[in-house]
Amino acid sequence: MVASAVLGFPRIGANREIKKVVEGYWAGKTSADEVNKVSATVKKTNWTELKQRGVDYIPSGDFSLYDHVLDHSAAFNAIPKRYHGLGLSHLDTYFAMARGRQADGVDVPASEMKKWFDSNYHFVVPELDNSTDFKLNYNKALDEFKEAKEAGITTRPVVLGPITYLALSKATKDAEAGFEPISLLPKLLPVYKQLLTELKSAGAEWVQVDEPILVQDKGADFEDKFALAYAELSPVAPKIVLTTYYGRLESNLNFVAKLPVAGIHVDLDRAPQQLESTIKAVSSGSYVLSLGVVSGRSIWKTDFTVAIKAAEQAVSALGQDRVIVATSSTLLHIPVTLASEDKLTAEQKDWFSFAYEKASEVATIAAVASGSQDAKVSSALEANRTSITKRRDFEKNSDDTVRKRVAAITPDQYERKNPFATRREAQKKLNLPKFPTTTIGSFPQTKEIRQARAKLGKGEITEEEYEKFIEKEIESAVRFQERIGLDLLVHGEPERNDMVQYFGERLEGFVFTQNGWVQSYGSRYVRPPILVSDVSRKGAITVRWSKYAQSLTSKPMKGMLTGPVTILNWSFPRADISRALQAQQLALALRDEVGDLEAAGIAAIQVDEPAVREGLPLRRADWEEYLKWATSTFKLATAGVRDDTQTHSHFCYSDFDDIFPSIQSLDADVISIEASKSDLKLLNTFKRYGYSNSIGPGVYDVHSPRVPPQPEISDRIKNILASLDPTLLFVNPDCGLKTRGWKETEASLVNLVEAAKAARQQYA
Ligand code: MET
Ligand SMILES: [Zn+2]
Repeated sequence: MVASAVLGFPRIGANREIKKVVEGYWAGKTSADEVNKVSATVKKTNWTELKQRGVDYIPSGDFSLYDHVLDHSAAFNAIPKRYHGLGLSHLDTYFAMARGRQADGVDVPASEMKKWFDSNYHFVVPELDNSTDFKLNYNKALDEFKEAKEAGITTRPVVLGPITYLALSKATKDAEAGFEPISLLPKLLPVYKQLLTELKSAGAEWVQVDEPILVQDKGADFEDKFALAYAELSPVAPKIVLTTYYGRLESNLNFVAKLPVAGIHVDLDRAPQQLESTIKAVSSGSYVLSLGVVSGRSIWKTDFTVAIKAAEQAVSALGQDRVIVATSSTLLHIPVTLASEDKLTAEQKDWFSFAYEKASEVATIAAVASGSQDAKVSSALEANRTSITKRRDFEKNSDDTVRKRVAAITPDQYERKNPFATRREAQKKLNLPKFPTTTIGSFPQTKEIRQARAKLGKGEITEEEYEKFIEKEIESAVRFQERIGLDLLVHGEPERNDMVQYFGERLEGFVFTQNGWVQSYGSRYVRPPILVSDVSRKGAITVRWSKYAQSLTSKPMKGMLTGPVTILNWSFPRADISRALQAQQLALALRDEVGDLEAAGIAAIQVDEPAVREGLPLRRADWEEYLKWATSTFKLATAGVRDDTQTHSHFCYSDFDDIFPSIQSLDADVISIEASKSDLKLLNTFKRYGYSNSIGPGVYDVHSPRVPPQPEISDRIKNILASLDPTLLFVNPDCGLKTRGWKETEASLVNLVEAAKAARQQYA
C-alpha cells in the first residue's frame, strides 16, 4: 500500500488560540498552565483532524510556541550566556531568547532572527561557541509523541537534523576567530543520539529528520558530515526518513542515496524534475521514497492527474510499499483550513486547498496510487478534475490592457534621468540636517486603531467617521514627531491593516481570506493576499493620506508604498504565469501611484522591499535571473520621478553581502536596512563594496520591546561611521514600529534623536 504523509502543520490553531494565549502570557494575563492546556488542545485537534482525513504519517514535535529552531536550542541547552542566571523559568528563558526581556531589573536583548530558507517565516538563530555545553534539557519530540499516543494517535515525530541545525547557527560574540558552528558536530551528536534512542524505546517506528540544507549549495566537506552524523544516529534511532524540501538535491543526491537511513523525502513541487533521478538513485537499495507532490508552499489545489502520474511512476519502479505520497514540505506556510472562509465565492474557494484540505489530498492520491479506489476516492478524483478544468478556464481571461502595457515597457522607464550626485543637489530643498533622523513608516497599531477598523468592517461606523478617526491618528503622529524633533516625517500608516494586504485590496487581481493566517515570527501572523488574475490599480491608493499629513507640517513628509517584489513575495502568487510577469504588472501599478504622490507635492517617497532577499532562489545558479527581474521591477516602479524627489527604500535584513551590488543597482536615493543585530557583517559589506547613495543602517531593533539607551545608539553610529562616508548617513530604527507600544516607541525615538544630535556635534 502507498502511504500518505504530512510533514508539519500550522501551529496557530484554527481560531488563533496559540497566538492569543502566548500574547496573554507575555502580558501577564495568562498562566503557564493555561498556555500548556491550550497548546495540548490545539495539538490534539490537529492530530485528530489529520487522522480522520486518512493521513498515515502524522507529524508531532513540530508544534512550537515561538519557533522550532529555538525549541531545539532550548532543549539542547544551547542557551547564550546572557540568558543564564536571570532566575527565570524554562519558559521565560525561552521567551527571553526569542524576544528579549526588560523587566524586574533584567535587561537582555533578543537573539537574532533570520528568514527560514526562502520563506517569510523567521527562525531564532542559535548562537554557539566552543563553550556551548550541549545536553538534553528535555525531549520535546518524545513528549509530544507520548502526548499523541495518549490521545490514541500514532505519530511520526519530526526533528530538525543536526547538520541543518548547525548550518543555520552562528558563532557567539566571544567565539574564537574562525570558529564555525559545524565544528561542534561531534559534541552535538550524543544529544541527538539520546533524543532518538528515547524515541525508539518509546515505540516510535519512524522519525522524520529534516535536512533542508541539502537543497542549498554547500562546502566540500558537507558529504563527510552527513556520512558521519547518520552513521552514528541510524543504529540507535527509529527508522529515519531523511527529509529535504524547498528545492532540488542536485549532486547531493549522490551521497544522500548512500546514507544509512530508511527513507528519503524529496520536494516535487519546487523541483518536479528530480523525480526520475531520485527513483533511479534509490531503486537498487531498500529505501522508501517519499514524494512531496502536494505543495506546502502554495494554496492552489493539487492537480491530481500530475501527482498520481508521479506516484505511479515511483510505484512501478519501487513497488507500493516503498512509496509515500506526501506534502512537499511542512504546511506551516499556508493557512489552517478553507472551512472558515465564507467571504470567498464558491468559484474562488474551489481553486484552493489549505492545510486540512491538503491533508485530504495526500490521502486521496495515495489511495489512487495504491489501487484502492472506493466510491469516496473516485468522487474526490472526479471533483478535482472538474475544479482544475474550471480554474484553467478562468486563467484564460487575461486583461489585455495590462498585458499590452507590460509588452510596451521601454528601457528608459527603468532609469532615473540623472545620477545621484545631481539629484542630491536638487534634493537639498528638503532641508534635512546632517545625519537626518527618520522612521521606517509605521507607528504602533494600537487597540483603538484595530477596533476602529473592525467597527468599519462591521458597519458600526461610517466610512466618513473612520476617515476622521484616521486623520486624528495621523495628526497626533505628526505632532509627536515634531515634538521629539525627527527630521523626515511619516504619516504612521494607521490606515493599513497590513503593508501588503492594504495594497492588494486596492488593486485588481487579488482575493483575500478572512482567516488565512500564516506565521511570520513568534506570535506574529500575516494573512497573505492571493493573486488570481492580472493586476491593475483601481485608483490612487495612498495619496489622500500622505497629502493630508503633509498639509499639517512644514517638515518634509515621506510617502510610503510597498514594493512590487514584496507584494508578490508576501502574497500567494499565481501558478499559471511567471513571477516576473506578476511583478511587472505590480510595478506598473505602483509607478502610477509614485507619480500621483509626486504630483501631490510629496518630496520623498519610500518604496519598501523587505522581501527581496527571502525571494532569492536557494541555489546560486538561479540568482541572476531572479535578481534581474526583482531589481528591474523596483526601478520600473520608482525611476519615473524628478531629480528633486527623494526615493527611499527599506530592507529588513542584514545579510547583504552577497546581493549588495543588486541593492546598489536599485539606485534609490536613500536605503534603510536592518543592522542593529549584526553591525559587523554590515561594516564588512561596506568595506567590500563601498556605498555611493545615502543609507540608514537601523540603529536599534524594533522586534523587541526593549528601549535602547542613548549611549548604545551613539555607539552604533560611531561604529557605522568607521566605514561609511558621514554625509551619506541617515539615522533610523531597523524597521516599522507597528508591532510596538507607544511607550517604548516614544522612549526609543527620543534616545535616537538625542544620539543623532550628539553625533552632529561630535562630527561637525
Ligand atoms: C517589514 S518592513 C515595514 C515597512 C513599513 N513601511 C513599516 O514601517 O511598517
Ligand atoms: Zn522592515
